[in-house]
Amino acid sequence: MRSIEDDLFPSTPGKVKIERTNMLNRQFYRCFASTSTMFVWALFLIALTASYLSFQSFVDPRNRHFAASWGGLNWEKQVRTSAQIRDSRHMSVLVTGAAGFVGSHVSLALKKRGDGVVGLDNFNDYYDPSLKRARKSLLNENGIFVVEGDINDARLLSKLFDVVAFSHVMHLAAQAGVRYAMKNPASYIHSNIAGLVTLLETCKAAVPQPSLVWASSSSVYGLNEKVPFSESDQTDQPASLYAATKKSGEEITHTYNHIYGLSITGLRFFTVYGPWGRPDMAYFSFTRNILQGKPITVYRGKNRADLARDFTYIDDIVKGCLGSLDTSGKSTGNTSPVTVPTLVSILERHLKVKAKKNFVDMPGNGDVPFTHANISLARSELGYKPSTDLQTGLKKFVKWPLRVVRHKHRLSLVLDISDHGGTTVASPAAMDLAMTQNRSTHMTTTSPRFKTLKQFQHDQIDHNKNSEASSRSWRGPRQSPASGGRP
Ligand SMILES: O=C(O)[C@H]1O[C@H](OP(=O)(O)OP(=O)(O)OC[C@H]2O[C@@H](n3ccc(=O)[nH]c3=O)[C@H](O)[C@@H]2O)[C@H](O)[C@@H](O)[C@H]1O
Repeated sequence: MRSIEDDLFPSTPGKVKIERTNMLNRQFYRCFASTSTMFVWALFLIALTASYLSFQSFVDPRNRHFAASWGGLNWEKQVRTSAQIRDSRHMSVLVTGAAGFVGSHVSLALKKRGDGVVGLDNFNDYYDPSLKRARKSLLNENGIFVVEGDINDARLLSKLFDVVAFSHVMHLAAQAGVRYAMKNPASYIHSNIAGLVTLLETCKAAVPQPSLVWASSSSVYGLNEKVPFSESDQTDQPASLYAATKKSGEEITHTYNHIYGLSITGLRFFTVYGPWGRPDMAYFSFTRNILQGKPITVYRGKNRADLARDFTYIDDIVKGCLGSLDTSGKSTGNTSPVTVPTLVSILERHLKVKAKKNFVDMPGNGDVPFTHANISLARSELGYKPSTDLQTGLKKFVKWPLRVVRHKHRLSLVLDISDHGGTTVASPAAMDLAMTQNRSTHMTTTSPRFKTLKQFQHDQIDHNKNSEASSRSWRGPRQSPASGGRP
């Protein structure tokens, strides 16, 4: 008869089968034109396409391993309610891997002290999902909503950040387990690398950018012989694919901090154990087998030396996670120089218009090749902490007319700049809204009063070309006398 443990915790984790095509070993032979040869080539092309699609299945968020359901007003309400903070001193945290071992404990601890928590988990079957479902129920009972979805789903992540301006992300979703990588290497790339990058891209684009704390692993120390392991030790000799993906995660997060100023803290967990733990881990499976009178397999190292781990109890890990969230710096954005072509590409993305670029040698007119501010003195003397990165700042810039209109006119969504002969300048976002508005106010989108920034700039260029005398530069919206008059 099967026990409850058997039902809940299978002894053989991992059921995802992957199919691989070894393209490198494929032999090519000279073929002659004949119907049969063409048939063979057609088959080959189909196989090639199938291989490509199969590869995409673990890097392309659209080809998920499961069908997630999310969205809708009720769903948004649940997300918002779950993210509510007790008071302004608390944080709103997106916890990925919330139905996992560490994720569920951290979520409960955050909620208990008054933080807002929204969970995200893909409920994969690396080990029996019924344990994850049981953890989810526990979280639900404590007011935590767990969204069912994958960190590779960029649309879902972006939606979550649209609904809630998370101040922090606790990233614990991962393909865990050291030895399982021999069976299913693709799952490690899918979650620990592709999923991580998708999450970082979302955090980078979010306004405001959240601070991120994530789980790396003691396994990055790999074959390191210097003990005890410490942060400054070399970590370039991973002993498993799992370790290699966690080490890659450390390098990837470094670049997102360096380029985009995202605040990121990586924690190297050492073999975490405790209640609600993972059935694939040794302490768990040993316990089950001992209780059932079954034998256990204890591995040994070279010369029959005992293996050893610095086991860490879950409550200590939870304290470490909360402490890291509490002390994490704010994402600072523009602490690194951004190249001018990058500036242009950000503008292109926000304006949804491709720039016509002419690259020419820098003229000798006093321009300098680069600037990069060391703000440490300003930080210590003045408490200066720039918090707007270029992505965010430019996004605000291109939306500027829309914001001013909201403030001044409330009902109108378009800014009228009468300095420019009554021309209305609208950002693309404002244009969309203006078009929506037109439907109800019976105005047509062909009205000369509506122009996008791009159209306005083109007109300005033509205007300047045609009449030097009347050339005027755009001075922005009128200032109220109280704010100092026109610039
Ligand atoms: O700190 C980490 O970075 C990792 O910790 C954990 O990995 P490990 O430390 O390898 O834990 P675990 O499997 O419990 O094996 C413990 C010991 O039992 C030995 N072991 C294992 C199985 C067995 O049947 N027999 C056995 O002797 C085994 O050889 C080992 O010596 C997480 O799973 C991993 O996701 C990651 O977070």
